[in-house]
Amino acid sequence: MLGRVNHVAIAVTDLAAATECYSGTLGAKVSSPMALPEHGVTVVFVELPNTKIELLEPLGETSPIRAFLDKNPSGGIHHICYEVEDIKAARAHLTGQGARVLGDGEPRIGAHGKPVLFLHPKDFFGTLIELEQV
Ligand SMILES: CC[C@@H](C(=O)O)C(=O)SCCNC(=O)CCNC(=O)[C@H](O)C(C)(C)COP(=O)(O)OP(=O)(O)OC[C@H]1O[C@@H](n2cnc3c(N)ncnc32)[C@H](O)[C@@H]1OP(=O)(O)O
Ligand SMILES: [Co+2]
Repeated sequence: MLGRVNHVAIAVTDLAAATECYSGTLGAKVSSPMALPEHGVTVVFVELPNTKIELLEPLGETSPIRAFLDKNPSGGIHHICYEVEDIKAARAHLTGQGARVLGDGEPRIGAHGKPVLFLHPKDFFGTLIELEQV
């Protein structure tokens, strides 16, 4: 069911500083910031030869990454995003196995303009999983 790793996301408290670190210190290509109020984050993507790194900063009072950063004030790896061909088929398979889909369970449009779903970290060894239909 799983395809490529689309991105690994890192939650940060200061997106400008993280962007400077990835572009300046690490010499990577970093996209311009994109505010996604419907997801409660501002995001940039670090383009790597084999995948992407998503740097996330909280946006708004109800950001889903706020509690994570309260617990990890230096930032940290927040989720891993796997590609799937058919997100509703993936959801049916996973819920049939007892996995919990977060939110209202319906795919939402993510940062790449494609449908995404999140799976509860407690069902996957303490790792929050995002699925993106490609
Ligand atoms: C840019 C758009 C999009 C894209 O296209 O790429 C994105 O990536 S948006 C990214 C941000 N969006 C989300 O994360 C949406 C899904 N997340 C959630 O619904 C919530 O964050 C959550 C995972 C349900 C956690 O909610 P929260 O209110 O923080 O609950 P708790 O703090 O009580 O956490 C419960 C439990 O889970 C542990 N936890 C929380 N987050 C993570 C994490 N990222 N990785 C691993 N574990 C996590 C948390 O520590 C709690 O554990 P216990 O303390 O043991 O109870
Ligand atoms: Co993501």
